[in-house]
Amino acid sequence: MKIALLAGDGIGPEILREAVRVLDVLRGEGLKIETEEALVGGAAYDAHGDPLPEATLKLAKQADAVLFGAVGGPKYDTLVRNKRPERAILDLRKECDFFANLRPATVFPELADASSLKPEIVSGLDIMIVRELTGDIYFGQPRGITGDAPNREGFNTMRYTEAQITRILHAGFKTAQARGKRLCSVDKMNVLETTQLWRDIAMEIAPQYPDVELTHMLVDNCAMQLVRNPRQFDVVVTGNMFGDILSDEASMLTGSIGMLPSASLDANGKGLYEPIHGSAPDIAGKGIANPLAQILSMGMMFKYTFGRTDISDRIEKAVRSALAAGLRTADIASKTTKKPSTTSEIGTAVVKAI
Ligand SMILES: NC(=O)c1ccc[n+]([C@@H]2O[C@H](COP(=O)([O-])OP(=O)(O)OC[C@H]3O[C@@H](n4cnc5c(N)ncnc54)[C@H](O)[C@@H]3O)[C@@H](O)[C@H]2O)c1
Ligand SMILES: CC(C)[C@H](C(=O)O)[C@@H](O)C(=O)O
Ligand SMILES: [Mg+2]
Repeated sequence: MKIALLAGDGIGPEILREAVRVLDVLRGEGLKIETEEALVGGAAYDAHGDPLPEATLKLAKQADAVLFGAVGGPKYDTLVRNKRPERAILDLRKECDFFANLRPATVFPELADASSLKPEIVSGLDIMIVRELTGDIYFGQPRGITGDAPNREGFNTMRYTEAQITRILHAGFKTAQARGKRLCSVDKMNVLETTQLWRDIAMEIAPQYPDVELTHMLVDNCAMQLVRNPRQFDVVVTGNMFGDILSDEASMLTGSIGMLPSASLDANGKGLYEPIHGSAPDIAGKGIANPLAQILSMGMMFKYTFGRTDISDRIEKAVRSALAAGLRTADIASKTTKKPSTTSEIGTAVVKAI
């Protein structure tokens, strides 16, 4: 198992360190895992003037899986787009064809006391957001800013090919088949042609999955339903932009954005694994970030790339026992939390439990 470790910026290195401590336990048991680190994002820009240097991309392509922290930060906000740290993650997804993004929003019973949770709405929640990652307004041409003040114009283009829509919808149907057999396809077909095509293709594919119940929902309604009654969903499949926004929203149903892991998969099981949150500049360097989304992302790596559900189950159980023991970073603190745990205290608890 060859894993590329790309820590990135802000809290990225702080949380990835804790995941690697868990990995070291598995190594100590004899599991053959090779890791190699490389710079990415702002850290790579500072060192090489490029957020995704050739060597980093090469490593990502050669590895079986990429474990990714987070990139970005205010220091880089004035850079032009192709120098910005975020370009690294977008290019990695595109270059490696990591098109299928799985973002599970699960409420662990051990976290039921977190002050941010409303148990009557979220207890037992288990939904999977399947987000497309290689198309949409993120990549469509033309794009840019033209003209001179005060008449400048900014423009982006929402585009999806039939092939891109078809493959992510198949991923959505297959994910639903393996779970609760309900798929909700989220679009904005009342306004946008791109998503009219999306809905048409969803209806055309549906007969291939007679065991899956397909429904459609407009994205604005979906945003509202996620807050009102999220347990109505099993699998949600949607495009790049809507999936980005809905998954941050869904993360708060699980207690915190620091709880939500993700897998970004190609057609052959290779993948990039990262928490859905960013570099959290407001808490970076303080040692207080929640490392659980990162650790759980590593769990997803063992399941989806290496087929080792035994290890992903162990990682999840270890996370849950750390929570059961009452360990809480500030973002998931409960009323009875006297002093929130640090990033490394949580890591230590997971290491002990595993
Ligand atoms: N995949 C990525 O690398 C990725 C994802 C999202 C945003 N970003 C980038 O990150 C930078 C900051 O973006 P933002 O502030 O909008 O979003 P963010 O996700 O970094 O932070 C949003 C809020 O959530 C909190 N938070 C995030 N992760 C946390 C964790 N593990 N534990 C506790 N609290 C956590 C932060 O402290 C902040 O208050 C930007 O440059 C953005 O482009 C990168
Ligand atoms: C950093 C940014 C490019 C990225 C995205 O928009 O996809 C992030 O928000 C995410 O959710 O992974
Ligand atoms: Mg996002």
